[in-house]
Amino acid sequence: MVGYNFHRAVGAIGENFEDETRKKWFRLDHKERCRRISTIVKMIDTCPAVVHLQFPVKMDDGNYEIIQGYRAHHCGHRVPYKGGIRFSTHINQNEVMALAALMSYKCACCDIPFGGAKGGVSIDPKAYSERELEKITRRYSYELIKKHVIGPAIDVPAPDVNTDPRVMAWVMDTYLRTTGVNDIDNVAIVTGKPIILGGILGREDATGQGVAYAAQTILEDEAFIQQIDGLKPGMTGKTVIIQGFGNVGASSAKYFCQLGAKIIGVQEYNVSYYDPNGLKVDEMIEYQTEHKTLKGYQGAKEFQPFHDLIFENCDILVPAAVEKIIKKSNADRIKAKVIAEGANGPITPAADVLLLSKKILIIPDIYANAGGVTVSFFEWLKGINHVSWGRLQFGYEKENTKMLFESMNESLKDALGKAIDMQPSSSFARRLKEASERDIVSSSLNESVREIGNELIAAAKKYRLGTDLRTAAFVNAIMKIFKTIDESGLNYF
Ligand SMILES: NC(=O)C1=CN([C@@H]2O[C@H](COP(=O)(O)OP(=O)(O)OC[C@H]3O[C@@H](n4cnc5c(N)ncnc54)[C@H](O)[C@@H]3O)[C@@H](O)[C@H]2O)C=CC1
Ligand SMILES: O=C(O)CCC(=O)C(=O)O
Repeated sequence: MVGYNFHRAVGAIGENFEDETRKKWFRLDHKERCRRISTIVKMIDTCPAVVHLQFPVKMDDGNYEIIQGYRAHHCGHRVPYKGGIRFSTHINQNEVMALAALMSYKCACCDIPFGGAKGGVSIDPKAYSERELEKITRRYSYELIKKHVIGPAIDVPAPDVNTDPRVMAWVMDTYLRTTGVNDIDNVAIVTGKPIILGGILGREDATGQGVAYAAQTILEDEAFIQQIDGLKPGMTGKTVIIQGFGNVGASSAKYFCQLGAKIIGVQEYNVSYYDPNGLKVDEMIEYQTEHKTLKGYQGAKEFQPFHDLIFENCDILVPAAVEKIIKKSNADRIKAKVIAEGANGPITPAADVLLLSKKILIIPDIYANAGGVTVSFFEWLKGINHVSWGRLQFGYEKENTKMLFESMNESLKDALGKAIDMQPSSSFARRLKEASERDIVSSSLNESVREIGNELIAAAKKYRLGTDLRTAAFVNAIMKIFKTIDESGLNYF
């Protein structure tokens, strides 16, 4: 799937590769330039490193199990590599290689200076006790650490399917207690860790927040949205169905609501809820947190058959569970006008072609769900800077603002001859008083999502891609990686 999308974008770029390099490589003739271009394209297309681990873990009942784990490094044009760790029985070598490639394109598309990685452990976490999960995570991490596969400057894992801040804390602690003992940047070995251990406020919600803001950015572009029949610009009043109510799905739901949309459906692996008047998202999140499942929630009607909810009428469908959910065999049943990909790879290439021909707008994963890695980048910077965002600025900014108001009051008194006591508005005063790292993270994330969204729309226009934002995102990503490799040179030794 990832290879197909890559080659489709390379085809769209076509002669632009030569146009980009003609000036720089004017001494090379056409043949030599083409040789260089095709070498760089091949370098991007390959996944040069993947490790497959097998290690024993003693379970609570005294038996040993041989656990399989993987970690893949895709494009090393920038380091460290970056990508999540998932726990899933579906994980295998090909899957982590594909997901690592997707991470390279995601980071490049969204101007995050990392290469792409992904890892996984082939287990169903529901089948293990907390103690067993900790032992598996620590052993997997230690194997990667001692082989120099992960590290703050090498490759920095984060949460993905079935992993969370608790798992990241175990990975970090394993490093801190072993080879990371002398590494002053040791907390930067993972992102998505608990706040008390150096995590960043806003990472847990970042992917979902990014999905909602990405959809808003695209929907606000009236000229672009005109291409989709029956879709009005803007987010207000849009109806949304979400598949998967985990980290990405639940926080997407929260932010779509904040932006004025209405969540009419939520589909989980064992139950679905539907209410055309809007579901109570906060209540559902509370229920899910308390019961570790949505099943049993009494605040809305169950939808039957539960796995068909994604085919219901809505403006925006958010697949936020696993890959290959929408495929050739079911794509023609989709009635949504827009699909915002919270999950990685939820649409197969054959389904993608079908949906494009039906003028269903797809906001692609490498843009839509990049909020997570964007804020992971902020967390990594916080780790290597050893200071939280705002700690060195907030006090200074507060004093500056106070002085600004005093200065304005003095000037007004001089000009008008009488004292006028100008004060910050109550919302401005509250913002100054309560400013936190979360505000900096949230504003920076929203700004980044807006900027990249506009870049994608511009690329779609430049390369005459119509509404095909996936190819536009891959084109942007490939061109950025291409230029980085070209500038770095091809002859390492
Ligand atoms: N966590 C993150 O920061 C990021 C995650 N992603 C992607 O988003 C997707 C979801 O990841 P997370 O939310 O982190 O995982 P998660 O494990 O927190 O949540 C996944 C949810 O989907 C549900 N689910 C699984 N199979 C399902 C099915 N067939 N139908 C309906 N629901 C199903 C699970 O029960 C669970 O509630 C994955 O594709 C992941 O790679 C992408 C970017 C960042
Ligand atoms: O936050 C990160 O570093 C990576 C998140 C991830 O695995 C993804 O975007 O698919």
